[in-house]
Amino acid sequence: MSVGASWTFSRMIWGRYLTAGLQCCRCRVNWHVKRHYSFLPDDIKSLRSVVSPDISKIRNIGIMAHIDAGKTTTTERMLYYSGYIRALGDVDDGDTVTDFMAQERERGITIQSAAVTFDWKSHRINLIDTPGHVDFTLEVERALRVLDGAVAVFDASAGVEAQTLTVWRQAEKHHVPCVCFLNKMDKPTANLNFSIESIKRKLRANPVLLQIPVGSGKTFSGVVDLLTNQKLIWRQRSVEDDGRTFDSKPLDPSDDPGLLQEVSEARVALIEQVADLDDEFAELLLTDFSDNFDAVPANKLQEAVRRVTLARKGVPVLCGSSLRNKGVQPLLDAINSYLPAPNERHHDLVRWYKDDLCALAFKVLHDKQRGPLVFLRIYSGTLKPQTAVHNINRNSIERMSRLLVPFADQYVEIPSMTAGNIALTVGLKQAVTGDTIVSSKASAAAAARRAQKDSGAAKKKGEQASVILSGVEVPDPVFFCTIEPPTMAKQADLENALKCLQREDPSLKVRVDPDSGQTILCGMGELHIEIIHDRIRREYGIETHLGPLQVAYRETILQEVSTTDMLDRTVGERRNVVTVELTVRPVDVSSVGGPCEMGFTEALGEQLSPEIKEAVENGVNGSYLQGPLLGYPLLGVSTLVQSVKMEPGTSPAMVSACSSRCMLKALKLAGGQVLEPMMSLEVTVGEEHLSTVLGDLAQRRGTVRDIQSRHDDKVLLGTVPLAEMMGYSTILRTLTSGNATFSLELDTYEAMNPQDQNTLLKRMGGLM
Ligand SMILES: Nc1nc2c(ncn2[C@@H]2O[C@H](COP(=O)(O)OP(=O)(O)OP(=O)(O)O)[C@@H](O)[C@H]2O)c(=O)[nH]1
Repeated sequence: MSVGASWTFSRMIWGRYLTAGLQCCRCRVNWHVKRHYSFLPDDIKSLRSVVSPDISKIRNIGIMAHIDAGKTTTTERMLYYSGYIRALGDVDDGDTVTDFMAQERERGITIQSAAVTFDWKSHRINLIDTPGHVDFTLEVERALRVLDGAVAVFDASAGVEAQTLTVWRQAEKHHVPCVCFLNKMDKPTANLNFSIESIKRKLRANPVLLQIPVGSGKTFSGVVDLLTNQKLIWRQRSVEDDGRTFDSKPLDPSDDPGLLQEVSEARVALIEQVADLDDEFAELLLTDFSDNFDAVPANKLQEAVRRVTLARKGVPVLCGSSLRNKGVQPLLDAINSYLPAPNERHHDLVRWYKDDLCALAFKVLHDKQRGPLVFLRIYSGTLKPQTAVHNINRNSIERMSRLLVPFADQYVEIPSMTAGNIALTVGLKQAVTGDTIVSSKASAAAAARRAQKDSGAAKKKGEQASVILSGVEVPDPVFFCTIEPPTMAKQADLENALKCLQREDPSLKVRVDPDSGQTILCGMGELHIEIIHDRIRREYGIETHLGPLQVAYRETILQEVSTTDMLDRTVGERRNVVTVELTVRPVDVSSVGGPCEMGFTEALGEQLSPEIKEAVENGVNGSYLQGPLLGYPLLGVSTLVQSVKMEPGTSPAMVSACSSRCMLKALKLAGGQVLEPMMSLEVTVGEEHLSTVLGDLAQRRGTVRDIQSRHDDKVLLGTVPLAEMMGYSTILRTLTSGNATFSLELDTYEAMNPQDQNTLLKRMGGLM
């Protein structure tokens, strides 16, 4: 992103979408009661007019899905219907608000999550459009970490796709309630029942269908709302019809009998399903409406669906076609009606801060002129510009100069921001993704005291209760390659560019090879590294050369080994003597691929001081970073430290060094095994090309798990070693004349067979 440029209000995009100082449009529509509306104002709203409602009317939501399901197209419609943009952008024309990076516009895909704020029916919606490509999964992870609800978008002709599963699991991990939007209902192959079934089967979720589509494929014209029995029809009056206006009227007996029957059955099924999931509603039904479900009031049903959604017992399902401008307004209503307000979510340790500021930094953008812009989710208290804040993770105090509301790559300055919101700050130079920001050291200490008091007996004496919010999990990179500047004179510029990019994107890792001195880029996939390479060229003006892409293997050990090591070293006047005894063992094969662990025997744990314990832990954990075979990080190793003996005066640094040496010895004796990343692969291909794709996969050491039918296509599910998948997108395109799509995702790490391992060892040792 050209962040520098984003501050220039005269940019084309600003001209098209926003005009500073525009008056706010107060014209709103209630599509449940009125008929035939036209509501877009003559002019667009200014961001300054975004309502600042009570916390109960704030929605922090993310839009997530498999690649190309229609997240960006849907977001664009939301901004348009809520009155914040003047014209509808198109992903295929590269002019949407949220895909503002040059690479996003050129490729028609989302790469980084973009935050926008707008209002809908007196609710303030802070929305993050996330990428669908697996290489940018960290963007989804950090958004879900701070959001309260999510809209999962599906291509209604494909149902649940590979990446939908991943993002769904991420949402579950963070206990984020969801609403499903079955998009692309205009496609001839769109299929409501198929999509609902795949949500049940693949996501193991409980879809609660709230609408029935009217028409199908090209004749898809709207939906019937099962709560109100209202028929919402978008009559396309011309090709340019933007879907702002639609008819809303109750179903009546003159409607198509098939539709009437379908709606009637679906409403009864909905009422029964909700009664099964919500006791309060079940009781109401039994007492007042047991023999007349038709009389169940829409508001009672809606309240029950809300409780079901918040309790994550079911997910409301709506349908539409964002590209054809149908069904997006009811989706916005559903966000307000069913997704939680910030105060309805449980954020454990936040309560200890009471009304003091407590916020999580979840994203950093680098602005060449203004330095880092840090996105904060505020959990409690109020954020104000020109104030000092305390970063607990960095143990530093920093001054925040300005406070902004994001609208993709445009920002509006604001005087303060309250709990439950998302804000962008200028001036925080040290904060990185995952840091907890509070008002002062004293407020952190006060929160710690409250926490200590609350958890009282549960904590051992001297053990501090944590008042740090859990950070953002950063996935391990699977690919790496060398990167070189055009001349040595540019090395410092390249280092600076990489430092800035890493700050923005913690899934990008940079290290220097100790033997060759070369800079190594480690990333999540081919596309990730390609985009980084491109950004260095465009944003930092450095033409770099990338070495061949290599797979980031892992190592583990084969057997249990106990060993002892002794270190006797005099530094200055001080003699350091320490002996460490420990055992390493491979963790059960089924959990190989899991992280390494370490511990002390109970007696030793009680005997060692916290300082020495920390020194031993540093030594042991440090040796997990480089395996003895090829220097790749270790996985699936468990270490038990049995004894640490030292002469008085021995420094912790020496204890650490001795532990690390002892580990190296043990790991070498335990025998090494290379683990290779195995990817789960999903290829959607026309039947005529299936055998070609299967044949190619066999040559890549791939295993096919299942072949499913999806309309005229076949969906092939399998696993394949990452090492065999370099350049697969180009190859697949050639093999199928462009009639296939695929997605690849890290599944597990598997032990390499001895023959392949030997070949790799020889290659890495320069013998081949
Ligand atoms: N037929 C049809 N196509 C749609 C619809 N919505 C989006 N598309 C098309 O689907 C493609 C992908 O749309 P996007 O909005 O970029 O999808 P996305 O989920 O944001 O994609 P990524 O962020 O790259 O994962 C584009 O070509 C859109 O024009 C729809 O309702 N019907």
